Amino acid sequence: SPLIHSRASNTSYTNSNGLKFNHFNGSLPNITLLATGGTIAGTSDDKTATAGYESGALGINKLLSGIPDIFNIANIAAVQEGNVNSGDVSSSLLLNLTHTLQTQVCDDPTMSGAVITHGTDTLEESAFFIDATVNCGKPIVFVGSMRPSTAISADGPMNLLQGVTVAADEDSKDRGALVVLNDRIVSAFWATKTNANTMDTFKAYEQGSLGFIVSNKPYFYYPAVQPNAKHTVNATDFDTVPRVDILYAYEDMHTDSLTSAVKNGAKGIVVAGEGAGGISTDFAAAIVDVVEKHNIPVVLSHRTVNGEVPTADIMGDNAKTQIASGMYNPQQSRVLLGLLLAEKKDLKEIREVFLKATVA
Ligand SMILES: NC(=O)C[C@H](N)C(=O)O
Repeated sequence: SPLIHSRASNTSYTNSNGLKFNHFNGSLPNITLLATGGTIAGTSDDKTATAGYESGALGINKLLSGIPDIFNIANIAAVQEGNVNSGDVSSSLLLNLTHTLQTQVCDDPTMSGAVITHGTDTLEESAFFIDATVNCGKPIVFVGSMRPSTAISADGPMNLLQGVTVAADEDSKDRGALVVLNDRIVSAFWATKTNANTMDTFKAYEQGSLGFIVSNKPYFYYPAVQPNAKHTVNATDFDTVPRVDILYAYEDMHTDSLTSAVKNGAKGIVVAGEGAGGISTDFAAAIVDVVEKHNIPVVLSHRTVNGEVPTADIMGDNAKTQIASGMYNPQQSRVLLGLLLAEKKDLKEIREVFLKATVA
């Protein structure tokens, strides 16, 4: 039967956690929709603008009102958690989201899953964080858009409809957090934004997408599986994430970026190294100095999109001071190192977690 007809119920319902469903139909799955902002909530006076618009301008209920069909898929409790450009999403917001997802979705047998709307610039960091901290098997789906809500052919409404559909689908369980944009379903563990402007931006180049969506029907290529390298975190044990800075490597790189990061309170460092973790001789010496003085972990990652930093490349003296990121890119390494420091893992334990993503 065609989806485009509105038979959504007008009965509202508030559950025991205070989640309000405006169109409640007892035969549909229950989904919580946590809105954080981004371009999906962006607006512009110019319908052709795909740049220079205002991010995080529209409330989630306004966005939903343009997609009434969504209420035929699931009962939706929409909560405005924030309305920011994704560069302003912080680890404290993510810890709040973790707590909300755990108590209001995981621990409530009447809830099927969750959708999080998010700006795409840092979406992969938040999705990676939540993938590590929320692991009850219920689908947690991140959606965003590349065009603001006012643009001709805005992609947000379809992405949101598809995200809710994926979150409500039994087949989406036990796959970790998911990213749904541009008709594709990608594992949050591997997803990265590969294009600053176009809609076909979220990719897991080496691992591929998990599935796709046609006429609002999700299809998964394989049964549910989790990444071999995945480390799960119990975030109830801490309420802040220590500061971890990313330093980008390049020819002529200066060592004072490292000393100043540590001086200003970084408790861990990720270096976006050249190739398989390359850095200058001076910078390597500066790392030895900083680690000896401050005993903080330094993870060497790669500024290339794909591949790994092998432990074999940082043997000898460097192995005492640097941890190979393996396949984790700098932004994934930062999130993971922050969570490991929050868990109070020591250097040896941190190394072991990164080793799970390392081939050689
Ligand atoms: N497409 C987007 O959502 C970009 C926006 N600047 C954001 O990340 O919030």
